[in-house]
Amino acid sequence: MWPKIERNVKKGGCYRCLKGNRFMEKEVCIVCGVNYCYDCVLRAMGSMPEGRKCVTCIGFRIREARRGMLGKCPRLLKRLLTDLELKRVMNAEMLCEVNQVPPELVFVNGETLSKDELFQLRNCKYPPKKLRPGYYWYDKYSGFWGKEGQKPSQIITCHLGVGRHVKRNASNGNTNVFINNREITKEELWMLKSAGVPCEGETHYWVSENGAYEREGQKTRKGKIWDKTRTKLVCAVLSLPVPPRSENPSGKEVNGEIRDNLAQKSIHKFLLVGYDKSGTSAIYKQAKILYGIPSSEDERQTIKFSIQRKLFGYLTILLEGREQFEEESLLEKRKSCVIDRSGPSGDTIHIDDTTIYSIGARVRAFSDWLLQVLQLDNSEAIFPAATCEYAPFIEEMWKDAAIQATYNRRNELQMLPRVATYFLDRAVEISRTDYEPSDMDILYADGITSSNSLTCMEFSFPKSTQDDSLDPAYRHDSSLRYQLIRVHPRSLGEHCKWLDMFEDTDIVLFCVALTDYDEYSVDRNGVLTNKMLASKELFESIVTHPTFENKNFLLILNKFDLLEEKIEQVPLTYCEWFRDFKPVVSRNCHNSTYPSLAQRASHYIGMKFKELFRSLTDNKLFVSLVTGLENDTVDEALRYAREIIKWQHVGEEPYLNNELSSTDLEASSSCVHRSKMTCKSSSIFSQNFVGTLTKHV
Ligand SMILES: Nc1nc2c(ncn2[C@@H]2O[C@H](COP(=O)(O)OP(=O)(O)OP(=O)(O)O)[C@@H](O)[C@H]2O)c(=O)[nH]1
Ligand SMILES: [Mg+2]
Repeated sequence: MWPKIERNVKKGGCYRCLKGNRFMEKEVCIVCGVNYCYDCVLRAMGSMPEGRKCVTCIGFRIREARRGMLGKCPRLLKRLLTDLELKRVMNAEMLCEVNQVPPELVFVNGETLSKDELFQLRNCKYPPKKLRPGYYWYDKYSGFWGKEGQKPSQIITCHLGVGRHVKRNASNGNTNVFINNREITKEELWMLKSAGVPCEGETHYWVSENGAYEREGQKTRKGKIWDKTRTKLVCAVLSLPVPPRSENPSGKEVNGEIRDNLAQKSIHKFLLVGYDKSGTSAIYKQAKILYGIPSSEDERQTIKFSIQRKLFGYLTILLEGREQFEEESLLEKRKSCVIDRSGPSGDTIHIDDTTIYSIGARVRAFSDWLLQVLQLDNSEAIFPAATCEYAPFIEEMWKDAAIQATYNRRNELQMLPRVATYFLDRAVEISRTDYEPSDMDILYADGITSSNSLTCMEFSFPKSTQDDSLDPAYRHDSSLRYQLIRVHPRSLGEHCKWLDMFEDTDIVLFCVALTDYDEYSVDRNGVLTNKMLASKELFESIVTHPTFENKNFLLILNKFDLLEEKIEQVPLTYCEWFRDFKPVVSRNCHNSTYPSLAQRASHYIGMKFKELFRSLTDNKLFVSLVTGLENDTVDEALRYAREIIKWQHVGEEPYLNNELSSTDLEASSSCVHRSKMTCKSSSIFSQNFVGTLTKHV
């Protein structure tokens, strides 16, 4: 029973002095919920032996709705009390007997708890987090803990004398697969499959607290469920718990980013997927930098070696180039010598074979060794060690005039990728043993983690100035959690059968490289395919997958910077899907505000995907233009994804859609996100341009 209160105060006013309104700063009683203003709180609550309670409420149980407030330091009291007093009050609030969850309201495996059992549960090494009155199930052997009828939310200490045996239907699973006699949920089934546990037909497993499993009736241990990094990633993606760290010594924290228990938090999930080399890792890494997600020590080390290995690869291309240039220059010299000999004076010329491209003996020896080693199958294994040993040679080699002369002609070396310049410019620094990759180095390096096919991170959007001006809902957004899951199409299996795993995704971010229209790759059947068409095919299979029916989709058109260069060389019509791209040449086209060819081409590509999406679903496709290596465009695309989710919840269009034409029906159904990049020539959204665009669609 709670004390009766009479409410004759206007809403939000102080219960004692009756002054103030809902905007005033106040403190609330955790039992009866009345408010007190700054002047009255100490008089109304006294010395607070049980925390924030009116003196008349002392000895009464708290309201469960306010349990989340316990121990959370209030601002008003901070101003009224000394640090020591405040600490005492908060401790009393959290720990005093009467404020604890009443044992009779906690049911485990169908039985209410005794006081002792609750004490055991709360004081074990890994207690349930945020325990509230309610119905729970607990599997003593594995430590799995969850709400009745739901998948496990946590792994707590096992073998506690709490509740009876777990019931078969405790988590409402319907998979025909049992763990310690409980029929597991489909998410757990996916987890088992990802760990390579056979699950055909009715299967019963015994699982112990460290994840070791064996088939019922067979006494042979098969292995441990959480040993693989991949399984832990899958758990993070499916919001399934993994054992607490000390129970799981072999299991490093995945990427240093994944929390033990995602299930209890409300989290919005973004699934980032795209065809090979579309730039999903670049966007993922960019998001890590943007939202301050640090890379784990292990990850940095792996990336460091991978960068150093790549650097050696680039150096090798330079060395091969040098040889070629040397041969060419010698040939030139010989030719000119022949010409001179036959000249009118008839003088002989001394042939100097120390051309600018020849190198010293030491550098040559090192170069020969390097070229040999890189051809070995196990060069990957040799490299970390080799880097330490040979770093001083790199310095000598890099300073060599012939290498520098070759580097100056790097544009002629077709094998040298564009990104090589970024690393070669700092070759000496990078080859040193004490080199630490910066965030930018990680961004530019290919490959993100050892488990490159599935990666996930949890983040919040930091408050931006834009948020303030847009909508009050954004102001508190830094407390909302999001999960960015990047998956490689390779890991989705045939016909994308593993997409089921991502059914609780809020939005799919489908990434397309704008430059793919004239590039080819060999598909699964060994057929050479245009990469844009391959990307389109992947898009179709994901969009039409039953799991993703009615999902929000944001198309990320990536590598805009590269498209700007390529489109000047290769027409978009090179790709058969884009044959009808006929950019209208306007008299205004020399005007700097008129959209560039690359902008018109990306808009056209966006339209083609929208058209396709409309033919496959009843929904609208959202589009964002991005350059994966530029942080602002990635930030805007991800914030746009957030808006789409938010606005879909309230059944409205994202606000940015309003920027498009209101007159043209066709164009008003389009929604290409205007990122900063496109703002540079905002006329891309002007009436004129919308008119031009609709000609293509
Ligand atoms: N210039 C430029 N390069 C980019 C951009 N996005 C990605 N890249 C580069 O393109 C290459 C492929 O990008 P990734 O992010 O590795 O692509 P991916 O989707 O992970 O592809 P997989 O490696 O097949 O998984 C990398 O070298 C990136 O640095 C971009 O917007 N502009
Ligand atoms: Mg990659």
